[in-house]
Amino acid sequence: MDAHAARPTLVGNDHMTRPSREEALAAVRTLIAWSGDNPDREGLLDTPKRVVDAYGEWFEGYAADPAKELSRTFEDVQGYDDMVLLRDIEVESHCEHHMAPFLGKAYVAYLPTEKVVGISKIARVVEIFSKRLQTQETLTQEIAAALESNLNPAGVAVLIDAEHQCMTTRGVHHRHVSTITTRFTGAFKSDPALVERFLKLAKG
Ligand SMILES: Nc1nc2c(ncn2[C@@H]2O[C@H](COP(=O)(O)OP(=O)(O)OP(=O)(O)O)[C@@H](O)[C@H]2O)c(=O)[nH]1
Ligand SMILES: [Zn+2]
Repeated sequence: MDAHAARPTLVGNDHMTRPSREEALAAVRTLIAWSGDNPDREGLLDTPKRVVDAYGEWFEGYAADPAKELSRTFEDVQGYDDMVLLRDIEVESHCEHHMAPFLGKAYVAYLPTEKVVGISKIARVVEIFSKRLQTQETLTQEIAAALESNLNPAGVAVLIDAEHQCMTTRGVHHRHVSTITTRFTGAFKSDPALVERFLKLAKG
């Protein structure tokens, strides 16, 4: 993905244009100095460049369109209409409160009606939304909504199980706390047995 290239204005603020790379480099220098170190010492000279490049990767999801990933579907699946479930999809995201990483796994299922989507596209959708500033709740909801609106399924189930570094490396310093969020739509919402099957298959 060419990070941000397709997005001249910023998400949620159509009037604010994206700062230049030079401005981003200067901001990292300021943070280094604010942390108490000297941005001009040799070991830190290339750090602003590395940090800005890293931000380009961590937040490349702003430049990508989940609907586009889900636009290619296949109809010739012999009427298959049972659950399609992907489990253990890596989640690498950043919380919007501290910009600290949260890491975990996503479990995503849907009940196809007339068409299925390439399974890698579901992992791509998780990746696109993850590579934005997020809360785990919003991330869960956005993945479910993208599948719901693009695949017209009979139901969608999304579970994310993640550990937030803003809780483990700072603040309350509670290690190994996992946060679980779920979102069920359609048949998953009305049929507890289906949710039970999803959870059983997801956790193996
Ligand atoms: N609901 C939710 N909360 C989150 C997520 N990521 C981080 N947080 C929480 O966001 C909250 C921000 O609380 P504040 O009191 O504004 O910030 P803070 O003083 O840094 O809070 P502490 O983390 O408790 O030190 C904290 O409770 C975090 O644990 C998330 O994905 N979802
Ligand atoms: Zn946080």
